[in-house]
Amino acid sequence: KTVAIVGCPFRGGQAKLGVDNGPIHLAEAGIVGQLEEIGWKVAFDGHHQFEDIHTADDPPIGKLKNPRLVSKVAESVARVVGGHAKNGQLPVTLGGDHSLAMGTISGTLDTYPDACVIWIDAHADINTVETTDSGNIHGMPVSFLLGIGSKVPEFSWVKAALKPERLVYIGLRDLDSGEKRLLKEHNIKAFSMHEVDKYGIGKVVEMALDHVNPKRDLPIHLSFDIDALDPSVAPSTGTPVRGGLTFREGHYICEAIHETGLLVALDLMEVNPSIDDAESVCQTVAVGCSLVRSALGETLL
Ligand SMILES: N/C(=N\O)NCCC[NH3+]
Ligand SMILES: [Mn+2]
Ligand SMILES: [Mn+2]
Ligand SMILES: [Mn+2]
Repeated sequence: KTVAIVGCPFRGGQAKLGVDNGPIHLAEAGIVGQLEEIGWKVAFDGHHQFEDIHTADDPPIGKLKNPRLVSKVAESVARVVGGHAKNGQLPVTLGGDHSLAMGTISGTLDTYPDACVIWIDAHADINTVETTDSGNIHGMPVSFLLGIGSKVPEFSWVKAALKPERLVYIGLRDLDSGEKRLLKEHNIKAFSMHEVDKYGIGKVVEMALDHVNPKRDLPIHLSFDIDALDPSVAPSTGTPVRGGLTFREGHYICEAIHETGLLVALDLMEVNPSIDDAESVCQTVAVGCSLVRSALGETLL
């Protein structure tokens, strides 16, 4: 089977410079060769060039920042990821900020309408137009995918194709109050770091799969925000939050999902190589590549 690497140099969903250079750093760390090493054919047609819409033409809509740019880029990512999935390839999207997941998951659901989404993140990224404080759209992709919150015409291309019962979170530890309310209101299953501590990662992954994929017969889209890991493990990211997943917990999730044989798409998001020193960047990029390898079948034995 072929992996299609989708490099998405994009930072419009948030304010920090640098996260758009995540893909190039992951590519230069050798992810393509590493995947070939473990037996994959790898298609990498270069990093997608997203022409920048000048801010002058993209004033905020309410609080939403860079709305037209974010929407346009996510829509093109949906086409790219959907195209690879339709061709029977496994798209691996390298971000770039997590607003891109509006596109990647839309693309996956276009080909695999019954896919479930496993969202690994310190954050829920489920803010609506009403609940967002910052207007940074990387904190909102899940609300668009679920079709909750008031509609924004510029995002009308996003089909509300994700059902709440097909979504599960692991790693949460930094939610806005509005997000906590929305998770409850929509009965969305979430395993925070409290549950990871309480049950251990093995049981948490099993419970997460039991919830969204009880018969282990549904395709899986794994959307991994590198900030789910503890900042000591992955420091170069825009919104680090203490008390995250260990190196092994992060890898266990990826290994266990590979073991299901159901993975159809992967996102590795929010690696920001501008954040701080070279050693932190090198460590974070290496962890990112390692997680991708684990999700695609690299085993310890
Ligand atoms: N990294 C982020 N999401 O995953 N930042 C946005 C969260 C703020 N509520
Ligand atoms: Mn491509
Ligand atoms: Mn995120
Ligand atoms: Mn996050």
